Amino acid sequence: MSETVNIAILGASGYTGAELVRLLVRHPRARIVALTADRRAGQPMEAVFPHLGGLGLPTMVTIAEVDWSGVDVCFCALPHGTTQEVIAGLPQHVKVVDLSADFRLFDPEAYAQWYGHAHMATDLQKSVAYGLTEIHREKVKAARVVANPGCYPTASQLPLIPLLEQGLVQAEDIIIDAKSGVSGAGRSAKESNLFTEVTEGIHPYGVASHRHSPEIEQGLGWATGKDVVVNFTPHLMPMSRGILSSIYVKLVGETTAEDLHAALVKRYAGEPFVRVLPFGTAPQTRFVRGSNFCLIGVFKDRVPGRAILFGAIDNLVKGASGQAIQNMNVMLGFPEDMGLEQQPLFP
Ligand SMILES: NC(=O)C1=CN([C@@H]2O[C@H](COP(=O)(O)OP(=O)(O)OC[C@H]3O[C@@H](n4cnc5c(N)ncnc54)[C@H](OP(=O)(O)O)[C@@H]3O)[C@@H](O)[C@H]2O)C=CC1
Ligand SMILES: CC(=O)N[C@@H](CCC(=O)OP(=O)(O)O)C(=O)O
Repeated sequence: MSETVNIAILGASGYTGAELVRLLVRHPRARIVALTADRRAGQPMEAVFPHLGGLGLPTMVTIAEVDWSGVDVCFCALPHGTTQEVIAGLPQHVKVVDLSADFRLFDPEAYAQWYGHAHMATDLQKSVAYGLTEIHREKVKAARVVANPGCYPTASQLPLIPLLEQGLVQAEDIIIDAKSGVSGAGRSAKESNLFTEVTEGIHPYGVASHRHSPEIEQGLGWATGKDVVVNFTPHLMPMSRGILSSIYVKLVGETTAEDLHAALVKRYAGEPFVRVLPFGTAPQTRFVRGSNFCLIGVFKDRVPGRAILFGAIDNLVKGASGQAIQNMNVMLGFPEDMGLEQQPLFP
């Protein structure tokens, strides 16, 4: 791979597209050569996002107008359901990180069941890697197409997978109570995301039916080698960014909450983006804002035999664009934290 890689971002006028631009303009090996939009095609980036002005970015075009001959890496930040055919049609020399959910479920029947239409690129699906980087790094390294995980699945799987792999927590009866900022829903206008609908309150949604349940269960199933069922409930919070996943687990045998903490500290030692806080310390979404970090907290429960885990991420960074760049770095053999060194924007 040459010194600099040429990047196309599909869906650049959306929240995750803008976040990709914000991060990639500081990446020493990346050059943005193409940006696409749908309704906003033909507009310069700064007309949509004034904070991204003066960077010499290409004008946004439609996907059909992109000249792929000069593109090395494509970040696909399109709504799910629009992506499988686009990616299946790209030339083979283009490596792809897909931020949508289109390639995250590896069973096409499960995909059809949860997304309401048949999978449109089942052959390609077989060679895709699931890009939860810390867990699937070797597969990401070898892949041409990476399915970047969903935001809730990232915040939920990172605390759980090492513990399930080691048989320290029970695979049954896992309760995931997660909260998200409103940017998780994207930038397109929806009545449910109006200021008046989301401010000064919190509400659950997708109760017992959210499509991130099968994605989380798939990842936990890979970790345990058996079917896992989770009780996952997302909530919408009156904040722009951030996800906090509160996870209630049952311990196996004589395992203690302190054992869980020790196992997580050991598993994530040396990982640039996962930090396990001191035992009994709770992460907050404010502590990860704008950064690619996942902060994990472990607490002993008052109820014997139980423990409480927390995972906090910025949904637009570790939950989307930051992890996507982390995956690109792994795919291309760049240092994994290249372009992602930003510390959180606290307070
Ligand atoms: N927001 C988040 O926190 C996360 C999002 N994701 C996933 O990433 C993807 C992008 O999300 P997000 O940035 O929030 O979405 P947005 O709604 O903010 O942006 C969507 C982008 O796709 C373009 N677009 C919409 N429809 C089409 C179409 N039919 N053909 C081509 N382009 C189209 C839009 O263009 P225009 O503006 O011109 O309409 C815009 O650039 C989604 O699949 C989402 O599920 C994943 C993890 C977290
Ligand atoms: C707050 C909010 O609405 N969040 C989105 C999830 C964002 C994300 O990661 O979703 P994808 O799987 O669509 O890529 C939701 O619950 O649908």
